[in-house]
Amino acid sequence: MAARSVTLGIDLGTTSVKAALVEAALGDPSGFVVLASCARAAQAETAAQSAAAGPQGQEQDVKRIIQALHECLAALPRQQLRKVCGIGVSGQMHGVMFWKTGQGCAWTEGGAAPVFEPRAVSHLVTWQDGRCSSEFLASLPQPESHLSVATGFGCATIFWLLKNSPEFLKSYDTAGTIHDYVVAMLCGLARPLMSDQNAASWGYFNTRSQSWNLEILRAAGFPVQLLPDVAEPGSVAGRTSQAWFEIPKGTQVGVALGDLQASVYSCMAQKTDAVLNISTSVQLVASMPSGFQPPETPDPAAPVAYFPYFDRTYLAVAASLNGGNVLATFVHMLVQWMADLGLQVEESMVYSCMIQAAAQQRDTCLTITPTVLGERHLPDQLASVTGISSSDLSLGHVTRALCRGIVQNLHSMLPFRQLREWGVERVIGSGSALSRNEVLKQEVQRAFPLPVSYGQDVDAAVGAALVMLQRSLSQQKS
Ligand SMILES: Nc1ncnc2c1ncn2[C@@H]1O[C@H](COP(=O)(O)OP(=O)(O)OP(=O)(O)O)[C@@H](O)[C@H]1O
Ligand SMILES: O=C(CO)[C@@H](O)[C@H](O)[C@H](O)[C@H](O)CO
Repeated sequence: MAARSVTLGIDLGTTSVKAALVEAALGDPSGFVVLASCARAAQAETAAQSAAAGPQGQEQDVKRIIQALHECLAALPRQQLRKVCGIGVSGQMHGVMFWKTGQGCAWTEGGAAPVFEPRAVSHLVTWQDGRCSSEFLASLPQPESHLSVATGFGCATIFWLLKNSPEFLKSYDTAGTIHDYVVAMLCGLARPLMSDQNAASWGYFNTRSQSWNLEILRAAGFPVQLLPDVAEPGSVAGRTSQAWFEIPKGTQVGVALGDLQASVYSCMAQKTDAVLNISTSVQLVASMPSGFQPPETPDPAAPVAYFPYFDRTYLAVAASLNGGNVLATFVHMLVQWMADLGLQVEESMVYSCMIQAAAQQRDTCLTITPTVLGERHLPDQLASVTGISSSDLSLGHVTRALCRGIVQNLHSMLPFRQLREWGVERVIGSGSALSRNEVLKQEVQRAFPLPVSYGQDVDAAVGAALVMLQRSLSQQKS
């Protein structure tokens, strides 16, 4: 085997940042091994920069995300970091942040290792942001794309800022996802590059022509100069402009990927596999045959969307906004109620008690529709609880009903028998909200008419590392 075939994958998720070091292993059936990995909760939620966003605004502090990233890097073995020949980055799709060209960060020695610190940057407005009402979205021009535009999508957020906070927009001249920002800072790029995976997640991007809907956007007064240039996923965005921890200056960095595509890449071994990822949100994904083209016009009422994957292929995706975040909301609510009652309790303790209680409670008549965030195809349909009887009110009943509700809601978006019709033979479960929750696993097993197996829980980071590993191996061969 050729030397230096270690790659680093980074996933900038909604709840946590993850990093994984991956090496080629010809002896292993998967062809690779994960040498080390690390995850850190970002705890980056912060108040919206524009008061007009109201309580629907969902923003994250970029400084805290980068701090969590650096904590992950610091926890990885230094001698392995020295061998890294490629860096792959993925992250939460749809979101947008802004920065000033040339002033997005400053490199410092950061104690033991060189690190970059965000400088003239905005918050990240995330995919969970709800400031764009149905009326506001209906006032926007019709995109020339097969994907419709929902609240939390980069272009919708920019339109909203243009209307409600034009002064704010004037402070910046560059925009990207959080993962495009990290790639741009690592490589010292004056303008960020964006893969079609992330461009499609912003809306107003045509995946057939691989171009932004520039004419439509310009006609609506949209600041098109903020849109990044688009590059193929799997291509190289640049090389590190500085040594970063032990990773040498000049290391190749891939164009940032969507976390959805990166986690699918880490575990979809066969075309006949479907992937069920439950982390902050939920995605059920199947691959479409090569040559498949999605319909030309968007259907905002369709619960299944087609997202670009690699080599101009598509994934069929039922993307529910309500996954682990619903459990997290329930946990926050309990912790807050306890505090109001004068009791202090750790969230991790609540998770383990409620999962244990629901594991004992094998069934319930309580029915929870868990759509606290609505869904993109049904934004105004929020959560509800029915079948409440005085015998079904224990923590076990409620947690069982919540976990069942998350799975049933997904089933209502993409009936699981449809997977069979697409030729799917097994489902790979991934994501840490699933791997850490035995009851959710039971509900998945109960609902799917197909065998379900489980991957690792740093999936998107591993997927991002693998894309770069495969690139490095094919470069070594040629
Ligand atoms: N102690 C715990 N036990 C079980 N589940 C937990 C615990 N803590 C958090 N979770 C679940 O894990 C979810 C977060 O998953 P994860 O860390 O994969 O998020 P993420 O990677 O940032 O998500 P995404 O990739 O969607 O952005 C939470 O929403 C919650 O449901
Ligand atoms: O969950 C996410 C971020 O943590 C999203 O990026 C999803 O992957 C995405 O919203 C969905 O899968 C596709 O729309």
